[in-house]
Amino acid sequence: MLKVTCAIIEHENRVLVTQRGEAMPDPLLWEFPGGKMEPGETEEECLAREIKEELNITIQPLQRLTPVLHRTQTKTIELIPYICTLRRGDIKLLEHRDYKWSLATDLHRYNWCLPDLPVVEEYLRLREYT
Ligand SMILES: Nc1nc2c([nH]c(=O)n2[C@@H]2O[C@H](COP(=O)(O)OP(=O)(O)OP(=O)(O)O)[C@@H](O)[C@H]2O)c(=O)[nH]1
Repeated sequence: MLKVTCAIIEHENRVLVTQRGEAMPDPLLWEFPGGKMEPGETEEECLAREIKEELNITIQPLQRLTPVLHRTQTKTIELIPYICTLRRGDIKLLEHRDYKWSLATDLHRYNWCLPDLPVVEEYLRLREYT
């Protein structure tokens, strides 16, 4: 099974959402940034590495949410979400096509990667927006 971490990065009452590029799998869909775990890495280490590689920012993981299992015809991924805070850095888009600092109340408007939908729902419930 492919383990993928993703970061719900909170900053000044908003949440970071990123749009996948045209050449990536699931092109143009929105996601929480992150990526595949490498051997020997903890979830938190994976998050920090991926977010630095993709966006040039430093984050602090705060709270693990419920992992989501998603099966396609060819693979199963486990998407492991963490609420994080932004520690430092200015966003540079190194892999994604676009990003937004979204209000929580606008999160349902994005065209999300399928496995992210339960993550969005759990986040909104946790922050008492639903
Ligand atoms: N990063 C990320 N990947 C997600 C999310 N939701 C989701 O289904 N995925 C899927 O999980 C996989 C992660 O791939 P990725 O391309 O982001 O990971 P990576 O940076 O390690 O990839 P690479 O270094 O092999 O290019 C993709 O199949 C992607 O579609 C999400 O919220 N964030």
